[in-house]
Amino acid sequence: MSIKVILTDIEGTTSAVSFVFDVLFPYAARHLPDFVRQNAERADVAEQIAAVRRDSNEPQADVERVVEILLSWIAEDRKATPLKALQGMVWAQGYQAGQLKGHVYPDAVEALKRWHQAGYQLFVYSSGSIQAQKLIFGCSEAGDLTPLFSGYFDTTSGPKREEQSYRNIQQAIGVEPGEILFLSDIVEELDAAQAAGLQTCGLAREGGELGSHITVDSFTGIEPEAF
Ligand SMILES: CSCCC(=O)C(=O)COP(=O)(O)O
Ligand SMILES: [Mg+2]
Repeated sequence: MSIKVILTDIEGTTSAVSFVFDVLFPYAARHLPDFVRQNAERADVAEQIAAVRRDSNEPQADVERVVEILLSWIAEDRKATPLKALQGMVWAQGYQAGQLKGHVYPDAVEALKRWHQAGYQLFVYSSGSIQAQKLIFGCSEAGDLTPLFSGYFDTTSGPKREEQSYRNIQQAIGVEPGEILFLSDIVEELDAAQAAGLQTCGLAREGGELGSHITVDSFTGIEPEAF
């Protein structure tokens, strides 16, 4: 069975972990408190505040307590869907103001363009919200890369370390599991994708192996036709 679709993670795969941890997360921690306070009545923000109250089992939490919970989730890198949705809204302001530019490794830019040109369908699966995914690729240092992608998946398809999430994504894309090549820097994500029948390739940018998965140190080493 040959590969038709390439599904890629972002942090540590197309983009530097340091960009997410040293630029995006601190930006969100700085701006999210006032953003939540000032927009608490806005429908999309209110929906996420309600989800924070639900997920934290604190139905009575006032806005200040919700902010406190969100900051603690940022500090522990919790992949909570409402946090990710709110981070995306805050980052949107940063990208629009020109304070943020998405980092995408040059080897990833080159390979994504080449694969798109060759007819592979490209999709993203990240814990970052779909809005955040479109921003990092749409406002990247290499320009607008969103025309390369056919679609985006986030934690609303399920957690990245669970097999069922990959089944959900495969069904949404509508090809056979073995026709999808999943790229990630996290072995538990690769294991979950493989258990769902996807092909896998690990990205270890500092070198090394990711379990028993074929592992490369840049996109230059990935040949979809070899899977
Ligand atoms: C979409 S950029 C922000 C990434 C993010 O918030 C995150 O948690 C990274 O998750 P990933 O699944 O890309 O490792
Ligand atoms: Mg990653």
